[in-house]
Amino acid sequence: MAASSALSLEGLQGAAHANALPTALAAASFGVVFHQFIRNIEFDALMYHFMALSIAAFVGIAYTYFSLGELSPIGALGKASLAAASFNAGLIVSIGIYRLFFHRLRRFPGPFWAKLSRFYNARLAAKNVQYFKEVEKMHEKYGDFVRTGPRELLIARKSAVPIIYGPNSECRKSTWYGQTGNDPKKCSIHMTRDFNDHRLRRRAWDKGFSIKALSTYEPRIKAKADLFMSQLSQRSGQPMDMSAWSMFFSFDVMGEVGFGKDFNNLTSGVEHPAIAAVHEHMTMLGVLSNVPWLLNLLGSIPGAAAGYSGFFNWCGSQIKDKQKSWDPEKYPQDIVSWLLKAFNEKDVSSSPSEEALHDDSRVVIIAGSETTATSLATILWYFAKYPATFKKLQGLVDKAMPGGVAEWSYDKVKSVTFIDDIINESLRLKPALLTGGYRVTPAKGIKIDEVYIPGDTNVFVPMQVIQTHPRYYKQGKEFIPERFGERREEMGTDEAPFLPFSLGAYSCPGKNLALLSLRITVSHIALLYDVGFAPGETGKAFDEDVLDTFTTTLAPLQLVFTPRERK
Ligand code: HEM
Repeated sequence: MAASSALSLEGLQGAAHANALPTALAAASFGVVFHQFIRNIEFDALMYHFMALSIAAFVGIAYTYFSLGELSPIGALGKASLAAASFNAGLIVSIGIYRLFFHRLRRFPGPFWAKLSRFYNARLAAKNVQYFKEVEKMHEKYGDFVRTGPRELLIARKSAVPIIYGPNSECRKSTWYGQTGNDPKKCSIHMTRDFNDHRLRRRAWDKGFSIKALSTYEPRIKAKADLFMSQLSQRSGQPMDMSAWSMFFSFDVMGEVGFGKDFNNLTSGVEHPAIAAVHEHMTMLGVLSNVPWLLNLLGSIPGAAAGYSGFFNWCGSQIKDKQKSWDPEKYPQDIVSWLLKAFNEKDVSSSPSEEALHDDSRVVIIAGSETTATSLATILWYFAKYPATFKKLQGLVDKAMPGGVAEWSYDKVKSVTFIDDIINESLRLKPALLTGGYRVTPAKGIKIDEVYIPGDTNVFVPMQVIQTHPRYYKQGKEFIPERFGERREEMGTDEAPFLPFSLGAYSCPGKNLALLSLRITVSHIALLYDVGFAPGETGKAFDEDVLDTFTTTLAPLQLVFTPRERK
């Protein structure tokens, strides 16, 4: 029976009366034909509709068998199940054969199962939620170009960085960014895949991070740092979980400069319930984001994202409060006010809908606080682990501000370039995004050194791997902040790949805000405290148990802060 006739009335009538074998063969052939038909379509975006259609088709076929044939309801269901199973078998076998033997990436080495399905990567990620380590293992085993998915390549070459991420790159955001939905009118800037839509929206965002805007944020972040220091002082000599406290600090900073509001996390010293809800689901995200269409599918099922609803509602209420309290006549004082201004004025750079505006507000909090918190906690971990480096920093801040914190000014902090060397070295070794962003190559493909990468291939340069690679960094796994300072030339730092904030059109707009926050806090801590591991804390768990949840989820880190004795 021809595959096409299987769907016609006569075909179904015939199938209802026929033996199982012709039905199975016809459905399997239809599965193969269907695969050929969808092979060049980005099917990820259609998965939800496909699933819904599959269920409807199954019910329809079973009903038709029952009404046209001489089958009992159970017999009709059985035969429809046979047809469905055969269709899926034909589809899956066709996909498998194509991916293994005919796909444009077939010549690239990689794990056998990764070539067949991204569920393999989800399984790797599910082991310990440390996908970045799995990526490193794949690179060590298969080389610089590894097929990590049916249409995905890992590329561990420095020359790939400007071509994939640089300002002139023709690569765009990949299907990874379709995981929360495929409607560009409803998603955040981070998930906006259309290049022009993204470029326009970035204008509103970039205004919130301009030099003028940052100068208004500086004293407000300093006030948060002062509050943070007073909490350290109240608990001096006692163990404090700095993974948690770094988050309280950066969450409050995002409240202040993101929304112009006090989120009161530093005062309460307890994780905000909205953030706690997000953290609880980070592990699931770390695993499922390896199969973006599945995450998208699950998110489309009513109630499936209920775990996040607390956070979503809370962010929604923050935006609504802001819309009420906001004065359009006043020069915007925070990031969300810039977004609201564009939205109210119906500017081309505006979030395209109320939903997109809400999604953007969530990005302000997650992208802004998680990353900075992770980076701050990591720096403090390095201080406890390398006391000599911390002593050196204390000597330098003392020299810049001999009268201590009373003489603190941001200009003086900027003169202590060793602070930036430490921040850079921490972000090199333990970047806030361990694996990094995924891009898709343009139709004509790209060339990385001697290797041609076909068009429409998802590609990524694993961030931690490339930033610690012995080929590019001398003593690449060691903490040597001076490689960004006085030893820059000797260590060849300028030639080495470094992209903790990514590069080009999709790079982090919050980079300067993050650096501002980190410089302010680090300088205060160095001026005021000695830092060490709490009794019983070795720092091993913090080092080894980190979770790759796109942004990083940290293990607890118990540190003790003791006020410095000034001579
Ligand atoms: C140390 C701190 C930070 C690091 C290491 C960092 C890193 C990054 C990286 C690597 C990306 C690119 C992600 C991708 O390719 O998918 C990114 C994007 C982004 N970051 Fe940051 N970030 C930090 C702080 C911040 C802050 C404070 C904000 C403020 C709200 C922020 C807002 C964003 C936004 C909105 C995007 C999406 C940009 C776009 O798609 O155009 N980040 N960040």
